[in-house]
Amino acid sequence: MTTAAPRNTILIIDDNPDTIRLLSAMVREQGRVLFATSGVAGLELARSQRPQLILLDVEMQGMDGFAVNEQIKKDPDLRSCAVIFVTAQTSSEAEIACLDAGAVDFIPKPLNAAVVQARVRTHLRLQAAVAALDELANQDGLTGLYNRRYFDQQLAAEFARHRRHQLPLGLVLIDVDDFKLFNDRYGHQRGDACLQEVAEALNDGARRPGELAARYGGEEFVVLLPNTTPDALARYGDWLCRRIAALGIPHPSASAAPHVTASIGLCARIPAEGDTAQAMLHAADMALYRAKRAGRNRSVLAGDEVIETQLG
Ligand SMILES: Nc1nc2c(ncn2[C@@H]2O[C@H](COP(=O)(O)OP(=O)(O)OP(=O)(O)O)[C@@H](O)[C@H]2O)c(=O)[nH]1
Repeated sequence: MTTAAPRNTILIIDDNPDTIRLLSAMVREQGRVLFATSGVAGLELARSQRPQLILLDVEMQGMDGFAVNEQIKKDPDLRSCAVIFVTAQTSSEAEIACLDAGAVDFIPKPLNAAVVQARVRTHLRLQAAVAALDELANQDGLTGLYNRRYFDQQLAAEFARHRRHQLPLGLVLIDVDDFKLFNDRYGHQRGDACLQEVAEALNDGARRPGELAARYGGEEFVVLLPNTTPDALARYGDWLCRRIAALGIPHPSASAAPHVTASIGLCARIPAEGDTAQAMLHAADMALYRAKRAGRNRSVLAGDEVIETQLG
């Protein structure tokens, strides 16, 4: 999974160019500053740039700050952006309305540089802490891959996106062969180290944009490949099998080879009306079962009857 911390981005949305100039000068030391002079342009920029912090003017022509904030809160992709309202309305009612609308803070006008900088600094620090916690919550402790919870969320989102755009989604279930025998022979610690090596190989094999490798549980892993046809997925499964075998981790008691191998179940399809992510997972699981039954150390594509007939 990606761990590099991106530089902070601060988006200023204000219809007054003088205020934008003033605020930019105050916060430019604290990150990359972007600005928009209308709510609509600000939302577009927020969607493409995903800023950590949005300094949002309340009183704007057209779409006002509250309306922009409502759109931000509704958009799952923008939910993690923190909004600070900037307003000349400094009554306690106005302040409460801003916080009730989901803003993390409130900066009064006229602007005071030290106050603006302190608030921005505090919220960037909080945002970084929340992002780090999020990453931990999504990570598998042993291997550093994404965990099942995160994978399930991503599968649901990608499944819906592929159904909307009628694109083929590729799903790969990987199970280390005879892993109980590996633990029995070498002990649990070497077993853990083996899972870490396999995980690293999987992570290396899922680095293109949108690709995702996760630990599904125990010695079972999963990879999600966007926009992948059944043919391409079959090639990928074959390559992955060879890649894991090529790690050359000794496993003399294994049934398929004297080193660690994996069986792989594959499913690629364009999600149809009424189809579900669970049904795709089930199909990949059935294919994995067939790969095990056919002798392990191989990949099987769901729905590929030819392979089953040849190897069954
Ligand atoms: N070392 C280690 N072992 C684990 C971990 N999670 C699960 N296992 C072990 O993985 C083994 C899985 O065993 P089985 O489900 O019988 O599967 P298998 O021996 O790989 O056999 P096949 O799947 O049929 O090839 C069990 O012995 C678990 O204890 C882990 O985090 N670390």
